[in-house]
Amino acid sequence: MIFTETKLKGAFIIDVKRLEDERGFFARVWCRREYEQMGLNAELVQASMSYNKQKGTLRGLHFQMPPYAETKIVRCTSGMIYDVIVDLRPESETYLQWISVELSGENARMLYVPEGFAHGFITLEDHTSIQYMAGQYYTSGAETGIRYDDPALNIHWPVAPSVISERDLRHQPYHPVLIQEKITNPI
Ligand SMILES: Cc1cn([C@H]2C[C@H](O)[C@@H](COP(=O)(O)OP(=O)(O)O[C@H]3O[C@@H](C)C(=O)[C@@H](O)[C@H]3O)O2)c(=O)[nH]c1=O
Repeated sequence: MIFTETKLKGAFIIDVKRLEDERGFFARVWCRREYEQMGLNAELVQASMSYNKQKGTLRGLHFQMPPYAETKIVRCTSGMIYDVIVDLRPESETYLQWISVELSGENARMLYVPEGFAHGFITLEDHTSIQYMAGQYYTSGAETGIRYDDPALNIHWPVAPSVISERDLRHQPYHPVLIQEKITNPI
């Protein structure tokens, strides 16, 4: 695998090495040893997927609060997404900055999201499937989110969202004090 650090320190784009032949190609998508050599969290405990019927489906921006903060590795297995992460680490030089990466079944690209980030995506095609690996168990009471259209973050979504959950619409814009209160009393 080829690891490229993004401008948000600790967040990596991971490309596969394709071993091509007449059938197509073979590629590794996870290796504990390579992750350890890169200094990344190799203690993954859950894998999940989501399937999205329509282009313009937006999920996010989500994260779990400490002590349940999670590393995520995101991969699109079919279709295409515009994947976004936001740096919520107050001590970081890129605090509150965001990046986007296009992940698709075609490019087989992955995004490694360290703890301390919010994550979301919008689908760019119908019938898009995502697979995640996570470094922490899903803990519903610790999961929270930020509005995808928070003016302070000013995320540029390339298509208008057409499908979004009620829960995601209820998220508030980012407010460090409110988040801190939740962290103090996570569940
Ligand atoms: C995320 C998750 C949800 N659920 C349940 C809760 C709910 O009944 C149903 C759907 O949950 P949600 O609406 O939160 O699903 P979704 O909006 O797809 O949530 C996901 O969004 C992306 C952006 C992420 O980064 C993921 O980590 C996750 O938060 O599945 C689990 O049982 N385990 C899980 O790990």
